[in-house]
Amino acid sequence: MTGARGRRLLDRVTAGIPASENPITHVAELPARPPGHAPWPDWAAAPVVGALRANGVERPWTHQAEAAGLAFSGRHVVISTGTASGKSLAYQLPVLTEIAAGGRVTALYLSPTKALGADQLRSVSSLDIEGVRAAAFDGDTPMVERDWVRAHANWVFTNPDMLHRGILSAHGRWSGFFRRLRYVVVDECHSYRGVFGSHVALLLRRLRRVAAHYGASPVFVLASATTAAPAEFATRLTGVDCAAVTEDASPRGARTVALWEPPLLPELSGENGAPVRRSAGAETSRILTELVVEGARSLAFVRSRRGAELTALGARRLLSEVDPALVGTVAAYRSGYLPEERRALEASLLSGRLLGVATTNALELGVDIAGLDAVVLAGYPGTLASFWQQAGRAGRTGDAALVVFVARDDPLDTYLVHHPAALLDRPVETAVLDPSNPYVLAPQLACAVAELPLTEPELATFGGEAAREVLAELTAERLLRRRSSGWYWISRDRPHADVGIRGSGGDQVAVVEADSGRMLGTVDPGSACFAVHPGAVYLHQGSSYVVDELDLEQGLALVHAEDPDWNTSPREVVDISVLNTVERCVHGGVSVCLGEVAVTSQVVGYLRRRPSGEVLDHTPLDLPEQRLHTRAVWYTISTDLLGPEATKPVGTEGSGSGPEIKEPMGTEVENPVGNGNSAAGTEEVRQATESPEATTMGVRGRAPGRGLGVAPPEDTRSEPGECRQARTELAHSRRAPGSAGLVPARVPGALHAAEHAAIGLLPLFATCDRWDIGGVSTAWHGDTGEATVFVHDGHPGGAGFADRGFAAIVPWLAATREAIVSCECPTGCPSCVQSPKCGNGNEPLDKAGAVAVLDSVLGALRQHGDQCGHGGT
Ligand SMILES: Nc1ncnc2c1ncn2[C@@H]1O[C@H](COP(=O)(O)OP(=O)(O)OP(=O)(O)O)[C@@H](O)[C@H]1O
Repeated sequence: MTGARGRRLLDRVTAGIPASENPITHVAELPARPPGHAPWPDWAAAPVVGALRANGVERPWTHQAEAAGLAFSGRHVVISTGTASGKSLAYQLPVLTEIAAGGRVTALYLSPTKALGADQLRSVSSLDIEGVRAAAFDGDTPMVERDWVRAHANWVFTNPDMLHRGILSAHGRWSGFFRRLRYVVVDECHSYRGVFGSHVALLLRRLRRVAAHYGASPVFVLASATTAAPAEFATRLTGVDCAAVTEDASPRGARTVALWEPPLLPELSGENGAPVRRSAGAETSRILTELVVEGARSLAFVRSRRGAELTALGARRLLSEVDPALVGTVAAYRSGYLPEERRALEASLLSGRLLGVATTNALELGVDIAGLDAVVLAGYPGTLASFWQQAGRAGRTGDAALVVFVARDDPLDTYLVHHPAALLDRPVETAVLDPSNPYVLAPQLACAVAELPLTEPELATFGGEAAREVLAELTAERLLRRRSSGWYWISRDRPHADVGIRGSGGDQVAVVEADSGRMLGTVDPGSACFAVHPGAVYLHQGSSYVVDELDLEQGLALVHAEDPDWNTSPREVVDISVLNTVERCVHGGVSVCLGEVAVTSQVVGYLRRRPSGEVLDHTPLDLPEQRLHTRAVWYTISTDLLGPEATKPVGTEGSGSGPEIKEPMGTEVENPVGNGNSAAGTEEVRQATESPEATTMGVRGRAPGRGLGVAPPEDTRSEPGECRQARTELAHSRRAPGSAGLVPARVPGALHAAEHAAIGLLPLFATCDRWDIGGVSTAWHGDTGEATVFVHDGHPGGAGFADRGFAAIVPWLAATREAIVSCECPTGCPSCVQSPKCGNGNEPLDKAGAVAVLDSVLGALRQHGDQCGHGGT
């Protein structure tokens, strides 16, 4: 199999773009792989084999047979192979075999998204094996059906949220099910990372405990996208020792992978006059249009819910000009739609009535959509595992296919399209989770004790001494009572309803049309102030609404239908204070620290912008502050290193007034099960400021030897094309060796720019999303007494992201510097140092200064040995 079709499609989407304006920065050809088969295992039940055969599975692939065999023999196992490599069969075969053989056994299937659960249930039900009573038990299951599921289903399909709130909390009603529980399937387990992953890890421990109470000891079968160290990860997630099957023997069509950087638009200028690139969403609309015209079944993955809506809308508009008959073949898909809308879209996709779908990651996981000719990724999805998972939707039938990665206006994306090896040749990262986070452990232990009294020997399951401390606190709060036999729940209220396991904390905010009372969707409480603040433009199914009122206490946002010719982008200010320095490494004039911080943030207003990018006005908002106790990594730089003329700026913090310069944390990540609407982020703002149909492809001029022209560390000022302003100012400063040579006035802008870019690049090292973290920079911080750049976890207690940043400080800051230098804009733009949500309006920002600061910091880190200390503030 050759990649000829992938190439042809790429030629098609780039047709008409002059070679000198080529947006493609790199093309890779991924070769085809032949299948490796194994015979059906002896133990597999004949009706199951017959049904699978009838469904087109003539023989298992070797990895399927191996994983299924381990599970059937009672070994906990994780199968970690590529997209569409038939991971489902690895657990279907043992589960269905045991049920079909007449054993009175039950199985529980857990998926991170309802869409995936529905798809897997359909797949099992379609096999129609006698004795198998498979049923969903999730938020969409009607009340009248729930009793039946509890009493009769022997394979229950659910998600962690429902397991937490609806099953474990009422385990007595499930006693028959638990007594016979033989298998627990954890699908797409790599998605359980960060705070959510930590919650799920403890949830699975609670599940094992409840099962043991009823005398069951289920076998865990986990399915994962390709990840590093899957056995270790699965073991950490479940708390039981797991074997791993990783050799993928499924056939794979050849794929052409193209990296695409949208051009700068000379005719437009953005915030503070910065150059503007065509948005990844607008570019994706164009590419999707070309693919649909070619008859190629295509998926476009867009980071935000709103971005998915706008991308589909853009493609439909373009198609209406080219071939109106095709308009109806393009749609958007995301969670947050009502269940019946989602089911209808899934069915259209499966039937092929839809050709092009712009989706959030709601369609990333598992949904078995075969025969895709192309996948377009509008922006890096945050992890390599997700990148390959999404890219793997292309070519799954064995045909050659096209994958296009379109960079967003973001430093990480800029870095990746210019460093293809970081995207295409790196091993997939291991998911980070920390079940000992006290903010996760406390609510989880409360639930565990409320489910069943906790005994001393069970402490080890929940982290030993860390659990003992948390239990002591819960006891002091009079929620628990300590007796000689263990800990008992004494409060009359059960804790489950108040425990949000997705890190969002609290209940979803309902978005309701005031006139009709119709519920349009829901918004994550953490992003409500961003997404549905008063005056915000809110999109649903392509229709536009404006928010009239946000009532956080009631969990209600009232909107009315309106399609204004502007969009809104919220702004937030952040304050940070150091509570405890856990680690401190001194490298000459640079200290790198890890510790606990208190972060206070507040959405203070929003910008209204016209589609041209013109800013209409800034409207102040009076929304409550949000407080966060979390972990941060920070570095300080001595005055000497910043520049001989740089002194402590008296009374200057950040930009000089009010709260410090920061990158606020938001939660734009799609909440896969929840119905939250993501916050308006870069993509949404950029898409709103450029109507896709107004753009033309390929207007970029790629100058040879592109880049800011800020020289590499060895020689900061001799490179041709260097930023002139920077050169002039640097030339005037008396610069000590290794110092950034910045005059004091430039320090806040340089730190601010370095902070924005560092936040953009941390996801490359910490398996997090840009929106999972925030930052603050200041020319002088009261707690450190020096110029400081903070990057903090966005979740209470932290999810391990700051810790990863601390551990990877040199490669992280080196990549940050590279990303800034790779961007060809002269003085800073969203692709390098501007932040989409900067509450200080992206001012001041000094791109050349950021490179100078990073050079100094990296120079110090490399030159001086570590001197690390622990504890103390
Ligand atoms: N041994 C096999 N021979 C032929 N086709 C198979 C085989 N095993 C699975 N398939 C088919 O491959 C497709 C993908 O299978 P499945 O959805 O289980 O993969 P997956 O690895 O779980 O996918 P994802 O990466 O989306 O989670 C399905 O249509 C399935 O019927």
